[in-house]
Amino acid sequence: MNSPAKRESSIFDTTEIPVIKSDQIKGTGKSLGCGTYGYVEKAIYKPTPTSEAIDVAIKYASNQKYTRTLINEAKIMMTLMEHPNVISIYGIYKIDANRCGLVMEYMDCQSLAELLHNNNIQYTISHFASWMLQLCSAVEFFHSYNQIHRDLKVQNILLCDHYRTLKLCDFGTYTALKSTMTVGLGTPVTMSPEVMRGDKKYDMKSDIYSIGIIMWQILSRQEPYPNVDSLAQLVYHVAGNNNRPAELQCSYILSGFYKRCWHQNPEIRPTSKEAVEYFTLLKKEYPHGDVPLKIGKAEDHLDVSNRKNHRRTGSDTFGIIDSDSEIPGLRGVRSQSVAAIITPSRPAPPPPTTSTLSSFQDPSLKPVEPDVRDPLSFQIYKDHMVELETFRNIKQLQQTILNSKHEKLKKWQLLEQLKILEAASQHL
Ligand SMILES: Nc1ncnc2c1ncn2[C@@H]1O[C@H](COP(=O)(O)OP(=O)(O)OP(=O)(O)O)[C@@H](O)[C@H]1O
Repeated sequence: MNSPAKRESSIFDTTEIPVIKSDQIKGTGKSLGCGTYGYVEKAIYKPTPTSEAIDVAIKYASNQKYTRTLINEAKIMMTLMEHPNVISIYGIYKIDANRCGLVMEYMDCQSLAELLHNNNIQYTISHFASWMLQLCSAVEFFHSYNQIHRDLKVQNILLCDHYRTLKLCDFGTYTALKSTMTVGLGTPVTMSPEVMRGDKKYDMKSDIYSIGIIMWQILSRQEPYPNVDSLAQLVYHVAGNNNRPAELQCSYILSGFYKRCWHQNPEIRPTSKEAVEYFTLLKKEYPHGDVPLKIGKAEDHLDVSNRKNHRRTGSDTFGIIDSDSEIPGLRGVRSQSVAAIITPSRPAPPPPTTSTLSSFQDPSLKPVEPDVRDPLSFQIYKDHMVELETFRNIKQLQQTILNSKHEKLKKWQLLEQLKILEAASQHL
């Protein structure tokens, strides 16, 4: 029988995972975080002596027995990384016969877990919609290959490109309740009740449950169970008593969906395909998730003079203010931070305006909830979206006509001035 070291080395040599040599890697000594079985560091990777050096993140197993887990993770990632919202890996960095590191693309905006607790960064409902769509498309991608992520949580959702692009990491590393708790990484709040109870193993609907909790976390920026601090309490609270995170005073379009995702009956939960459809619609309604986020006080982002400037220049890169907040029924909602359209128990950052919030609460202006199981409601929602799209196009056309009118007026003004000058010169 092969010795463990030899067995590991044969795994390294597999053609499935490229092997990266030590002279291609330069450590930076910067720690990026720790997980259950490993730790992650930033490094620099030079694929060839002539190519440009790139920033990478390397995940090392915390001890030798986890090396195989790391290699298994690498294999899963190699097969699934074709998706834009899944972390790419470059290969396995072989340190010696028994130790290795998983070399992945570096995500420069940390994880969603850090973002949620960073009060210096405000985001909008558009960002929420964009992140959720990206997350659900990655999950749908796994599910289409009959793969389950099993460990969807804000710590495994990484961001880059000024917080606009979201990618999933950490695959196939099924974190048993016990091991999660042993290393003190907190309670597994996104784990579904049926898995907690041990009724059944993770299945696709368990991933959907996690999506529901993650939705709630992004909307509220709070801990789902602030008074629960042990695994036993969590199981009792969630699996035993069927409790869920606190009610948020947000649009029922959102609350209806996350409640369905975390429903105790997995049959009621939507599929990942439905989740993608839902967030595609939501993103259409809140289309400014591509606005880059900046670190800074909320007031900087919501500065009204900047907003005027933004409208004038038409720039797309201004803070968190979206440019077309005048659409009836949604007036101003796009320019609200997510925290401003819900009422969490923790004080939220001040909303840019208050009248906009009340207009959203007007029941006559609320769009119907897109319940994808109900074809009629779904159709009404789709029609509503089409109308909004038409409205937006008309608004854009109106703006183009106005611009052209202003241009003509400017020319006319110039002509007038020329005439005056001409007249003056004739009198000389
Ligand atoms: N590619 C990456 N780029 C930047 N930071 C990363 C990258 N991968 C991981 N990290 C950081 O390292 C932390 C630890 O990652 P890791 O995958 O080891 O553990 P985890 O997902 O937090 O926990 P567990 O493995 O227990 O599920 C992450 O939370 C993240 O902050």
